[in-house]
Amino acid sequence: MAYLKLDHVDKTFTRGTTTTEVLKDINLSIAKGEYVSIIGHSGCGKSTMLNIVAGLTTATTGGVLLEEREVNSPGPDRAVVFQNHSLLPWLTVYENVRLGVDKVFSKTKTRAERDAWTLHNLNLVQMTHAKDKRPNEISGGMKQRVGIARALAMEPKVLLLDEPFGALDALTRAHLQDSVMALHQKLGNTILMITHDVDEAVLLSDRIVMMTNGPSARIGEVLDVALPRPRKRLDLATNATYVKCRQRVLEFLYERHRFVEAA
Ligand SMILES: Nc1ncnc2c1ncn2[C@@H]1O[C@H](COP(=O)(O)OP(=O)(O)OP(=O)(O)O)[C@@H](O)[C@H]1O
Repeated sequence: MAYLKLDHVDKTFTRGTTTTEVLKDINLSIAKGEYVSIIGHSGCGKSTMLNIVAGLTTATTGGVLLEEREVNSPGPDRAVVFQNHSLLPWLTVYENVRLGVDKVFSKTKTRAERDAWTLHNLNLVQMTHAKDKRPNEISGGMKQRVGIARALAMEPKVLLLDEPFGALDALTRAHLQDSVMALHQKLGNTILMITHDVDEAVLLSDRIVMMTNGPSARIGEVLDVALPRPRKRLDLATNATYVKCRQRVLEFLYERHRFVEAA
């Protein structure tokens, strides 16, 4: 049974007299605990797809089912981490996470439990040491860690990651990818992630959803990444399955569905 299901999703945007069909007949079933990445060229509709799952945009036709129930508005069962952190600058790291915790657990956890839960989630992303700092006092990678802690602290059924490592330098990105892999291993979250990075997609995912170019983008191909976990990036560089998966995605993106810049 699908835990999360996109069922015949179409999305059309209308601006004035212009109508653009962005997504066409998207069908995707994701199992509980699965890590699925969406990859495709710029503008094909990846964020639109994620936003539909998040309930930030509604599908024109079709819909999203979570545990067989339709979801079409935002909810704490689907937490989003964006490329550029969305922390509140006037709150400390602790307060940013606590805000989410209070929103979700004000009725079910005591004050002391919410405090402990906030600290637990900061500890999961190794950010306890900076709990009293404000976002402008910490690095980009640390801000993303706090964003991830805030999302995890809401105990979402699905974690939605919209290019969470996109704005980071290569070393910070690698470090954070390793952290997210470790968290996924430990917590068993169901994750849907957008990425532009082929290596990132192969390293992290159980399956890679490859999108055709828009308008009317579709799912072109879904690739199973049959690599055992835990995965170590250094060992994978020469792993035959890794190399084959990487090749397959590159072929899809750069040969079969090459990006053509709009005139
Ligand atoms: N609110 C909107 N109104 C009109 N058109 C929109 C709206 N949001 C997105 N679009 C259009 O939908 C298409 C897909 O956009 P989207 O941001 O989902 O693509 P993407 O694959 O995430 O791109 P990127 O990789 O560059 O982030 C684009 O052509 C964009 O201009």
